[in-house]
Amino acid sequence: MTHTHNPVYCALDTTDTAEAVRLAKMLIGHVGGLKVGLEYYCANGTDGFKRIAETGMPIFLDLKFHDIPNTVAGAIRAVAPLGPKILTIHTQGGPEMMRRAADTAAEQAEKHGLTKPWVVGVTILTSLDDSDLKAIGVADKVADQVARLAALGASSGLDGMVCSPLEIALARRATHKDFKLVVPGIRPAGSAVGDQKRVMTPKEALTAGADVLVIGRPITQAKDPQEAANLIAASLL
Ligand SMILES: O=C(O)c1cc(=O)[nH]c(=O)n1[C@@H]1O[C@H](COP(=O)(O)O)[C@@H](O)[C@H]1O
Repeated sequence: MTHTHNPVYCALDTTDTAEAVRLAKMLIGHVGGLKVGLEYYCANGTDGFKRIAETGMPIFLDLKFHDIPNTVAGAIRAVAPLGPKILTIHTQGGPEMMRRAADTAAEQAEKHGLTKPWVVGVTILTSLDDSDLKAIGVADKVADQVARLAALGASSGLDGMVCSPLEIALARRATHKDFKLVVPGIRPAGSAVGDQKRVMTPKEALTAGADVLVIGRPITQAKDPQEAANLIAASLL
């Protein structure tokens, strides 16, 4: 399976550059892309990003920007030249912030001769439940708030959103057929769930309508990460 058709992005959640580069090289051609998040990026910055990008794999830069529109636009200008395939922002930053983020990503891609990254929105983090929303003054249930923020993201120019496997159907209903659904909380049958609460297998999530499957530990902590990635890819056929 070539990586252009493999929907799996492996999350490299470590601060250790050598370990991330070792895993990234090992996974070339076995996953569709790699995810670099706050942990790796805060420790290693743009040079660390470039070390991973040298693999030639598409990269999901998951920094979940959440600030005023001008600052988020500035952050996107700063990372756009790195050429990530996917960028994340928080939908709770509101419509103007999302619009500026989408417009800035498009402008910068054109300026640098790069493919425009997908700007995808985080709605309600999977670590929050209804009682957490109540604590921050949101009376609605998680599902209603996810649907509201998803629709707002789609109407504010985002390319897609991050959602849990159990939110795929709801997210699709609230948006449109081309909205990219980037889905963590994926566990191959028989692998440890760890701290993820609501999980599906890769095949179930793909069938439900996920566009990208974000998978970390089931690959990175496997005895043989390459074999684990191959088994996941095979399970999707
Ligand atoms: O934005 C994310 O990628 C994300 C959002 C979310 O709500 N839940 C979630 O687990 N993630 C990320 O998805 C990855 C899942 O990793 P594993 O649980 O090891 O497969 C981690 O990098 C998480 O930070």
